[in-house]
Amino acid sequence: MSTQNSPMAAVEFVAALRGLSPRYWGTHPFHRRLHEGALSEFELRTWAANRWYYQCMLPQKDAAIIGNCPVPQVRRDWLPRIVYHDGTEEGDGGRERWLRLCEAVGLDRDEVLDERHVVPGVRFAVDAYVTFARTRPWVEAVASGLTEMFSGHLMRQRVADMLANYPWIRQADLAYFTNRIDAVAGEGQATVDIVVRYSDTRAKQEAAIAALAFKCDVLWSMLDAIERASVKE
Ligand SMILES: O=C(O)c1cc(C(=O)O)c2c(n1)C(=O)C(=O)c1cc(C(=O)O)[nH]c1-2
Repeated sequence: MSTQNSPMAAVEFVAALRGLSPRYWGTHPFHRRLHEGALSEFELRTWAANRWYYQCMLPQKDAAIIGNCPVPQVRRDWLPRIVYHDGTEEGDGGRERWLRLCEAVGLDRDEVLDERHVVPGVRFAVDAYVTFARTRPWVEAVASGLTEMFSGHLMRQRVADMLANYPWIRQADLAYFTNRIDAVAGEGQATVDIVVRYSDTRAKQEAAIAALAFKCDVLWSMLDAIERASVKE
């Protein structure tokens, strides 16, 4: 007999996760302006230098998930994410591709690396995401990464829109996104499968949905802070 406390069927659970898409940062006014080509060069630089902090902290977030997870297969599957961002050697990986984008919008490497442009709101939001992964059950931390379900479409659109609207940005400068689109296509379903499999009670399913809502708020808050910081004067 089904009661309110019995687990949702997998399709219902996945639909509830996907149902959070309106809270995703794709519709944030700053992203809309980025895509429309309405950002000034200063705003673009503020965006790139601040998002650097997110890119930087992702490997530590993923390491926290591995550190908290007792399932060898999940740890094995999760490990490549760290290498994806950090690369196999200096000058390789997602970090490097993000730095290339920063340079394309007019930032020096040094001013990105020393985080001088990172504003408090972005630091707080990103740190909250890492702390979440360190302190919550590992399945919730994995679920919080499910914004990936929504990101493939957005990043594809971003590449097309940035090439069309910012003539000085070339295809090669956007390697971060073109590369990431392929990675997300592969990782997306695998992550959903892990969350469905290990959220095996109603309470865990609800916690996973709340984790994804939290992550949407992290991303949204980042853009709020970036938007605020890029208003000159
Ligand atoms: O450009 C984007 O819109 C976007 C969104 C997201 C996301 O939805 O969290 C990620 C990324 N990019 C990304 O590049 C990335 O490596 C990434 C890792 C994660 C995560 O939570 O582990 N999200 C995202």
